Amino acid sequence: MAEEQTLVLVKPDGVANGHIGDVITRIEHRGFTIDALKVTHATADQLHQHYAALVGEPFFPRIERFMTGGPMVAMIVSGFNVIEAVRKMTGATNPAEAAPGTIRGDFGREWADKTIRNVIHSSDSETSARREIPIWFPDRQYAPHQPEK
Ligand SMILES: Nc1ncnc2c1ncn2[C@@H]1O[C@H](COP(=O)(O)OP(=O)(O)OP(=O)(O)O)[C@@H](O)[C@H]1O
Repeated sequence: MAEEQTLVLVKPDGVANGHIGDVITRIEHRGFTIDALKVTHATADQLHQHYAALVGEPFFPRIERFMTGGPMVAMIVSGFNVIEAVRKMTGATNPAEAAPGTIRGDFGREWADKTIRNVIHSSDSETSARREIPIWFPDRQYAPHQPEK
């Protein structure tokens, strides 16, 4: 438990369905700070880096099509224990299984194909946050705020 930063992406479905504000509001209401924020369009290269562990999966081409299919919002969010807290706010990978009250449980919609569209991404560990932040913000690195003495 410490001051941390996490990477949040509002994925193309979250942007297309009008949930940028909902995600930001939940983060702000929880008392976390948005250190950086931009609208961006993912490149194939960024996705290969971001989902490096999944590149060999049979569903990777579907993730790539979905994630490069429209604009996203990328954010660096900071706060005490923010990584675990935002993961809990995010909810389970499949929105159909995500608990009500989580972002995926509340804003995920049904889809007709096999592509999981789940509104947002959030870093799952400090190691992931360190790795992911510079992929989406090349001029930034993991740099949590110093706690007040
Ligand atoms: N079995 C699957 N079939 C189709 N797509 C999948 C499957 N498993 C994962 N994905 C896709 O890959 C993404 C990354 O999977 P991961 O296991 O890292 O889940 P996550 O950490 O909940 O999601 P994310 O990394 O996007 O925040 C998921 O968000 C989803 O879009």
